[in-house]
Amino acid sequence: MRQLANTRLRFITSLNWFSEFRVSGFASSCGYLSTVTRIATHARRFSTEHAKADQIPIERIRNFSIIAHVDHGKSTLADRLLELTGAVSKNSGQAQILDSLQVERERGITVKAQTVSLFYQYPEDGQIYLLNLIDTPGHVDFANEVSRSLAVCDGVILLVDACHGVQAQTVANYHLAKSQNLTVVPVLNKIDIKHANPDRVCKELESLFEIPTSEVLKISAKLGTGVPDVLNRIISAIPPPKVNRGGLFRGFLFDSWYDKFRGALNLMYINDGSIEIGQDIQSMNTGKTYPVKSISLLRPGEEPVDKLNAGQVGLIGCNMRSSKESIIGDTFHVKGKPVEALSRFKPQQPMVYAGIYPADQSKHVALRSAIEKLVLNDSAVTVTPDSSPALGQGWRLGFLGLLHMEVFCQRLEQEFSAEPIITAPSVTYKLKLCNQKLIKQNGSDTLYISNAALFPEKSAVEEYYEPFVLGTIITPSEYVGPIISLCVDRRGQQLKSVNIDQDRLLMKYILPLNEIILDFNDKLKAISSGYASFNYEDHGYHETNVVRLEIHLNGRPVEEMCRIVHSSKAVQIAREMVLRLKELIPRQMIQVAIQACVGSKVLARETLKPYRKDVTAKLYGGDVTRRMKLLRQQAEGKKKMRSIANVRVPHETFIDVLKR
Ligand SMILES: Nc1nc2c(ncn2[C@@H]2O[C@H](COP(=O)(O)OP(=O)(O)OP(=O)(O)O)[C@@H](O)[C@H]2O)c(=O)[nH]1
Repeated sequence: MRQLANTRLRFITSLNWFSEFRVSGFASSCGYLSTVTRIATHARRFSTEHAKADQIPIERIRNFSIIAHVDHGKSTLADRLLELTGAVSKNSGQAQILDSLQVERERGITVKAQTVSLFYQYPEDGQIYLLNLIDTPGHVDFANEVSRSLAVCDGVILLVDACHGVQAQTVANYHLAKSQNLTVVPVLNKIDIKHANPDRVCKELESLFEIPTSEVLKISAKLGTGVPDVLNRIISAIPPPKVNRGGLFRGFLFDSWYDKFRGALNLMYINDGSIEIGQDIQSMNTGKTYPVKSISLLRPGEEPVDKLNAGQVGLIGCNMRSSKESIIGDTFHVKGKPVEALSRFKPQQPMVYAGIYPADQSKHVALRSAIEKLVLNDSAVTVTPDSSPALGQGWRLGFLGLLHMEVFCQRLEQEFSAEPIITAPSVTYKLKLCNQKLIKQNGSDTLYISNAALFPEKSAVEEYYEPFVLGTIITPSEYVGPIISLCVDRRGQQLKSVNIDQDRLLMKYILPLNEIILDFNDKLKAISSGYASFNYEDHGYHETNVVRLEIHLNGRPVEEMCRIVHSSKAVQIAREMVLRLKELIPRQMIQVAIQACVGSKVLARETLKPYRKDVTAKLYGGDVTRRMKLLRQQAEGKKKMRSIANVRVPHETFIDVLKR
């Protein structure tokens, strides 16, 4: 280590580039880290001007991502890489710099992949390398961000927490990277923690992924220990991009966001040729042409450059006014010089759907514009118009999971000051129809439906199918019993259970998506004291037996509250729903009968008692028949009122009742 540090020191001194030399108190606590500070100080001097990014040959470019399970330290490692290469100052005082969204800072998670271009002088050959780093989210709900990022990478850093070891998302991400033929650099993080067990985790990596222990780097992203070795390994192990600088310009759009002055800004990977300010580029998806007004590298703030060459990643501003024109996965070429479209990325299909409505219909246009702009930055969300008698005009949005939905809604509120009402999420069912009229209307005998209100009658359907997922659970063996019970309760079917070391197990389950979207992960964490991890992937449609559970208030069906449920759970859910509604609906002047029905059969019923005026209060004495007469008159009046009055149901009730 000391030798490596000395080599670096010699090299830097010979360049005579570090006149300023500061050692922070933090860094001076470790002699090795002071070297790191010197490298950072020196590297800060590489502005884009010095480095002349477009003159860096392809062999000296590396495009890579950091992938890991939630909280294994991706963003912290990214911070250290940014500091070491001088992209940010060591004393910036900000942690997880690339987690710039308010929602990311509040929740402490990454939800959006962020790109940054770094310049690094490789000690082995003294040359300056351009490293394009993409920090990705860890949670399964943002897997679309990971696959979008991997589309422009040639390698990944697989980061594993040395205390918690391999987790479900580590397994999923490793296989995703391998399926795209990316080079994997295995790195163990958090070795500074007392109970870290790097040897055990190395064995796990060997038994699960056949990664030799000798290849695994051990670091502490928090303290910076071992991080320079990561930079050097990126250069030595990950291959340069396979691109063609001599060809016609071909750019791959892999991220975009909206700027109110410049319109949609497009983050592009230059696959072939080059692009300069002033040229006209054309979208292969829309056919529209745009003049290139600005080009910047992200470091992580925008740094303007005049040109981008194949292998580079940069932000292109081209007066794209409508956010709808910026389509993730689109290929751009120079106007009049068409090329073959790139198919580097297949967007993920949404797993759960929910209705979004403006709290006040006068805000409909503002909410629509906010959704359009946010979808530009979160391409995994799908939007279709929808309407509801109680909630008015709105949209049905598709998300990759519940956390994805929550984050999207939080971003709507924080970034666009919108206050939408969100209905409870549901999955998409597949129905095989047998009613000729419906088949004709639908144009096929297969109907995909996510809105319970539109679910056809039982007599019109021959077979029902629901989406299933293949779930991977990694847990310490002491929690296996409760986890199996949870999976059985959620209609899960075990496929496999293997020991990954002495005291940890990997289990594979096939589970109905409907049973896991709401609270499966929370329950799993609760019963395993936070130690079990869960990840899932699509497992297609399986035949099922579902029914439409309707809620009736005083005999009238309430469309917004109906749900599609598995027939084995209909009675239990019916009971829970009516009890919850009894608590949620405020008492009214009339009695309210709350019923949960499947077809004409009432599965559960509760009665909400009315407010009762004491009509006998004014009686002083008098005989009992007079008292009875007044009560009878009151009962008559209430009966009449019940048949004409509407039951008032607050907006929140529609959502609260559907939560478990
Ligand atoms: N002790 C110690 N803590 C670390 C280290 N690296 C990261 N952490 C801490 O681990 C927590 C999670 O770190 P992040 O960098 O946000 O993890 P992440 O993988 O980016 O998280 P997501 O983006 O939500 O998946 C933070 O509290 C960090 O301070 C390390 O090397 N040592």
